[in-house]
Amino acid sequence: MSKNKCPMHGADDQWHGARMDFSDAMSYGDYLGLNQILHAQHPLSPNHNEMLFIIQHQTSELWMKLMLHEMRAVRTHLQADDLPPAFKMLARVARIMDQLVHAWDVLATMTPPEYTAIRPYLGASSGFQSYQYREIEFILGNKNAALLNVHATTPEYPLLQEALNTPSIYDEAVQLLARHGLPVSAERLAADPTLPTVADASVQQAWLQVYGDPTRYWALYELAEKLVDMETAFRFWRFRHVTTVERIIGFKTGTGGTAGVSYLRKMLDVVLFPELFALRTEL
Ligand code: HEM
Ligand SMILES: N[C@@H](CC(=O)c1ccccc1NC=O)C(=O)O
Repeated sequence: MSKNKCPMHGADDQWHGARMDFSDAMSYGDYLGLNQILHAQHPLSPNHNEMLFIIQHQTSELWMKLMLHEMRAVRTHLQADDLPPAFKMLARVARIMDQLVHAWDVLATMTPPEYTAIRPYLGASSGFQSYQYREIEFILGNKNAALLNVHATTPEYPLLQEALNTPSIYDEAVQLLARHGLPVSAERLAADPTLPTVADASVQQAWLQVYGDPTRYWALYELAEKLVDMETAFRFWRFRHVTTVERIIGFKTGTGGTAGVSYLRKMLDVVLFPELFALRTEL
């Protein structure tokens, strides 16, 4: 046996017959668009740590892209009363959020002096201007028309406006409750989709009925718990953001123009699916 013959299957080289020439076939990098992705890091400062800062945000935006892809499909499946695929997707969204929660551990290796060396190069840019993040908030029901102004001069504006005008995943879950014969008030069913979710007594009663008889309402019960999983994971993300920010910049004003940590702390009070949390006191 020549020294380059594979002992496993006798191929002529030691790489198990792997194709080496991709001049006329699609390769790994072609399929994944790696030329674009891996050439999209352009540090502005001479500081070593800026690469971490850029890649942390780029990977987060990629995961957000997948989350939105899943969340929009969840909404469509809920509208169609097609719950099993929605459950699968909601589980995936919660796991992606967990991934983003743990990603903060990487960024937390950046110390205040390291970030201070980069910060002047960021200008007025801020995560506050992340249109994918804003769409995630909107699709979860945390609507705020005023925040559209940040994007008024960008190509994403119409997309975000549509996201503001479209009922949230939770609005669709509430419609589903009604279609399953649970008594939801006409006011809630006709709620303005551009406004943030407001707790509604009839919705809480409907969910209470579901939690009171899981066997009868198993699919709705499972939906409720999947929504609670998703909101819990999202709260962890917010918490890790604000604690990491405090660790790195203390109480400095944000580059996006907000008060910084105090603004982010206020966001910890947002409850996306209010009745699903409130009902727990009643069980
Ligand atoms: C050194 C790291 C970071 C610092 C110091 C920081 C700081 C801040 C501050 C102060 C704000 C408030 C808006 C402002 O005035 O700028 C903010 C908002 C935001 N940041 Fe970060 N951030 C960091 C990392 C990240 C990362 C890794 C992400 C992930 C994509 C992110 C996403 C966001 C988003 C989406 C908002 C808007 C939040 C909202 O409106 O509720 N940030 N950040
Ligand atoms: N708001 C941050 C800046 C910041 O974190 C940032 C800047 C540009 C791109 C993404 C960012 N991340 C999240 O806010 C600050 O005040 O330092």
